[in-house]
This record gives sequence, C-alpha cells and structure tokens, in this order.
Amino acid sequence: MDKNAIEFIGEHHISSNSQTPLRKDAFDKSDDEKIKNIQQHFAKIMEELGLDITDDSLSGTPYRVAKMYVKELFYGLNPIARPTISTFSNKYNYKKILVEQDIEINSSCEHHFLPIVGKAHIGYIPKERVIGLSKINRLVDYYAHRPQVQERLCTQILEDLQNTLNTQDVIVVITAKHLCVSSRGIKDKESFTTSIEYGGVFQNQNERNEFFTILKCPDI
Ligand SMILES: Nc1nc2c(ncn2[C@@H]2O[C@H](COP(=O)(O)OP(=O)(O)OP(=O)(O)O)[C@@H](O)[C@H]2O)c(=O)[nH]1
Ligand SMILES: [Zn+2]
Repeated sequence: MDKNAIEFIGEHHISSNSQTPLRKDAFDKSDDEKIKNIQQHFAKIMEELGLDITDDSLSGTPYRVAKMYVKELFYGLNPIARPTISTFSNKYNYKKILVEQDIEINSSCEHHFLPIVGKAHIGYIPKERVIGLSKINRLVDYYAHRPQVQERLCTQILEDLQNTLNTQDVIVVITAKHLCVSSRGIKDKESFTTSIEYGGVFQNQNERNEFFTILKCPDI
C-alpha cells in the first residue's frame, strides 16, 4: 500500500470523526484496476436495465462512467490528489479577516450519487502563515470530489484549513442545491441547503457578523 494512502486512512488533516468512511483495502488496487472492475459492473447495470450495450452509442459508456468516477467525480478519494498547499510567512502582519467567497462546489450526494452544486465561502484570520489564495479553492474542490453529505464536506474543509494554517479562526459556509431533492423524490427545485462550521474567534457573533457583512448576506 502507498505510504500516502496509509497517512490518509488516519488522515492527519482532519479528525477521525470527520473522515469519509473508507474500507481498509481502499487503496490496494490501482486506478486502472478500479476502472476495469467498475466498467464491468456498470455494463451489468446497463444490461439489467435492458439496454443493448453493443449499440455503438452505448458501447463506450461503461468505460466512460468508470473513468469519470475514478479520475473525475471521485478523484478526492485518492490521497495523492490532495493539493499541495503553499503557505507564506505573514510578514506584512495581516491580522484581519480574509474572505474567499463564491468558490464553486461540484460534489456528489453519497445517498443517491447525484450532483450537489453550489458555493463555498471561507473566512480566516491569519496567524504567522497566510495561504496562497487559489489553494483554498483547490482544497474545496478536492474534498467536494468524493461521495459527500454537505455537513461533512463543510467540516472536512474547516478542519484541514485549521490544521494547515495553525489557527482555529476559520469559518466555512456552503450553500448548495442537491439534485436528489430537486430532480427526483420530492422534486423541489427552489429549496437549497446552507451549512456552516467555524472555530476560534468565529464563535463570537461579532466576528461572524463581520464575515456575513462581507458576503453581503447579513441575514444568515
Ligand atoms: N443531512 C443530509 N441529508 C442529505 C444530504 N444529501 C441528501 N440527503 C438526504 O438523505 C436522505 C436519504 O433518505 P432516504 O429516505 O434513505 O432516501 P429516499 O427514500 O431516496 O429519500 P427521498 O429523497 O425523500 O425520496 C434524503 O432525505 C436526502 O434528501 C446531505 O448532504 N445532508
Ligand atoms: Zn441525495
């Protein structure tokens, strides 16, 4: 087993309570093996649905879906894919809130394997290190590309940033639409879901309000 994978199973960036439930043998197979196996399973699902997978439009679908799962939608299950987060010394002594907002969320609901689409807004107050801005977006993208529930996605992003930046003073808000709510089941196209996690100074209403004012969402 890959050494990064061992680290991931007890992932030090996030607490054990917040980790995505994984099998012990999650990383025993290569991506190519996973794609080959998922391709076979997905062909069976299509056949079970009554589709003729020898049709030239359908014949490539099992492979396409398998590759999409392993390399795209769920790439964030692979510990090697966690972005390298560059941080820099806070030499300018910036000690106020920094907000990265409207970060795109493209995730998948772990209950139905349907899309979760929305935005993440993140604020933090630097201590001795500041983070390269794009790395916040990359970290969100990484945790989003797993089968998820919105609450756990929020917590995973929060805890990783807290550990990486060595401060509890981080706040994460996610607003998202779940296609499992809008396109099937209850088929409610209007509702959306907001989750919020924070630590440190953001436990104070004043600091949270400053963050919400910057987001121009003072009513949250
Ligand atoms: N808390 C939480 N629930 C979610 C999330 N994504 C989907 N769900 C819910 O997970 C639940 C699964 O409930 P079940 O009753 O087992 O599944 P279901 O019969 O397909 O439910 P319906 O969607 O009501 O038809 C549904 O209520 C979903 O709306 C999420 O990110 N967080
Ligand atoms: Zn769902």
